[in-house]
Amino acid sequence: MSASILIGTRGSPLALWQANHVRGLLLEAHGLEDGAVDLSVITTSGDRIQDRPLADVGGKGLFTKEIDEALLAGGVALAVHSMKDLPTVLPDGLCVAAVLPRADVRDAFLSPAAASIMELPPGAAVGTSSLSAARRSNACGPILRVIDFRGNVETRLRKLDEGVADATLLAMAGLDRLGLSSKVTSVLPVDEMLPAVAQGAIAVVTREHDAETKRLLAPLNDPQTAAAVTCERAFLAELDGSCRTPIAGLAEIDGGALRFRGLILSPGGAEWHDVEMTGVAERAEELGRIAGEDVLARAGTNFLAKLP
Ligand SMILES: NCc1[nH]cc(CCC(=O)O)c1CC(=O)O
Repeated sequence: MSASILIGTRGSPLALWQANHVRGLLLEAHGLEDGAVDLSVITTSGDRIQDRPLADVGGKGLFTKEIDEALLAGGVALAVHSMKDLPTVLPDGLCVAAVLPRADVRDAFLSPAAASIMELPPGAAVGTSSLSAARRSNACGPILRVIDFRGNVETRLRKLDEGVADATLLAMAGLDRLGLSSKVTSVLPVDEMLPAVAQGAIAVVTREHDAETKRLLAPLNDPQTAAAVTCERAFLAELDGSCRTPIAGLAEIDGGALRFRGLILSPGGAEWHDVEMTGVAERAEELGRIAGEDVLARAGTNFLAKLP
């Protein structure tokens, strides 16, 4: 019997759901037996560092570091990540081999105190681990107090129950996957809150030269989602893309047509620049880059430099 194919994943319930989902898709696509694909749970630096705001300790790459190392060392054949959490540039030797069909891209508002962001009293505390989400919400609500809210989806829901914050914002995709959508107070339409880049998309990463794993993953790739997130990530990369930057972007594809909307906010949410572009899906990356350049030209390089 040959050794099973190993999927590297973080140990959070959402990460495990996503890795198991990919495991099931692989078994099904290739008619494999149950034991042919297994999970290898890997603790990352991001999981270990719990006491400081993430932006202070190095950002997105911290949640992939040890998994990237396991991939490069050949300890696992593939890794499954929320694409939203993936840095725009992967370490040398790694590539995204498949992007799964996108789930709900919207954010959800959860609060025992108000029915919507607009109804929160001024000064209400919104708990979020992502500066980006909190600042974007300023565009459509009162000036809110943002408190750092680390931990996985369940931890954040518990903190909300304990009254640590008056409200929180979470991606619908994660809540749906975890069977927690009944906790949602209201769903925010994308024109009220543009989602984070690549929200709702799951990426499967492998070694660039691992032709066999790439062949196994090919049927899992959804070309439309891949084109959409390519556009969004090109926009993010143009604007720096660190997790400190309040940036949102959404590409929607209809047939061969692509519509992209992007947004960048100043830390207080007082200054913002948005962009909308349409084009063809084949030129997704170029469109995202041009949209990024356009916003940058209007915002000025000072704008990014002023960010915390
Ligand atoms: N940063 C954590 C994270 N990464 C991906 C998701 C949700 C799933 C997705 O967007 O695909 C979440 C939780 C959240 O933001 O609510």
